[in-house]
Amino acid sequence: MIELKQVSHQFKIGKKTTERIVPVLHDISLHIEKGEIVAIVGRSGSGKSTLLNLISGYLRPSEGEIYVQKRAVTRLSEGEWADFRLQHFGFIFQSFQLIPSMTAFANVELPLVLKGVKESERRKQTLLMLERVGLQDYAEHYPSELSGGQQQRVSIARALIVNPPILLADEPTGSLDSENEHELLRFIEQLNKEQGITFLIITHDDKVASFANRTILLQDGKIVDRRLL
Ligand SMILES: Nc1ncnc2c1ncn2[C@@H]1O[C@H](COP(=O)(O)OP(=O)(O)OP(=O)(O)O)[C@@H](O)[C@H]1O
Repeated sequence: MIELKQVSHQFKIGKKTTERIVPVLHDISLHIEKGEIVAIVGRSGSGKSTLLNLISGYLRPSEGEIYVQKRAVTRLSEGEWADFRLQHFGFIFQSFQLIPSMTAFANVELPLVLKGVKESERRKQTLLMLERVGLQDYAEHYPSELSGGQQQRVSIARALIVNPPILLADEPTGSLDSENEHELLRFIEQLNKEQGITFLIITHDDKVASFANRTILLQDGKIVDRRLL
């Protein structure tokens, strides 16, 4: 489903005369199968977010090839990436990244607007999705009028509305209390079992890491451990 072949990445910082190269990821080879829940762990600065940004095309690797569902995505243009991303990936973040001036309904509907789905169909799908995450009574609430757990469910509904086969999550439980965390993990498990959605989750949280099928430990930009838990 996702394959990285000898991927390395470095950032260039500073202007031409003072340019400095910051190597971040080194020779990463990795294979993630359909239906896996994989946790990426490692210290701050070890390259976890960079890895996720490479897989989702927000960054291009300095070296190596990345394949998503057998497509050599490293060769996609910016425009092709935008379509490809919308079809293949959903995103969940620690800070939810909802648009504060838009209701729960409008936040969840947004990817369908970007996809050009017509209004009556959008309405139907958005209401169904809000129901699936148990928020049908909160459609007209703004993010500031929802609890952290509810906001995270809106962000999951927004991620799922275009039926992506892969969900990428960056510290999804980071802002949740233990009850909401437990609920989120159960929901992830359900989506994984019932719909075969593949999850790639960056986490500092041992509970999330032990919940995953597999943990990839990054240290100084290298994979040092691949544990099957
Ligand atoms: N755009 C950038 N330009 C220059 N350096 C960057 C850039 N983005 C990240 N880095 C550097 O790359 C390294 C890895 O960063 P990254 O965000 O991938 O780590 P991380 O493991 O996700 O950390 P955290 O757990 O703190 O989020 C860090 O040293 C960081 O300073």
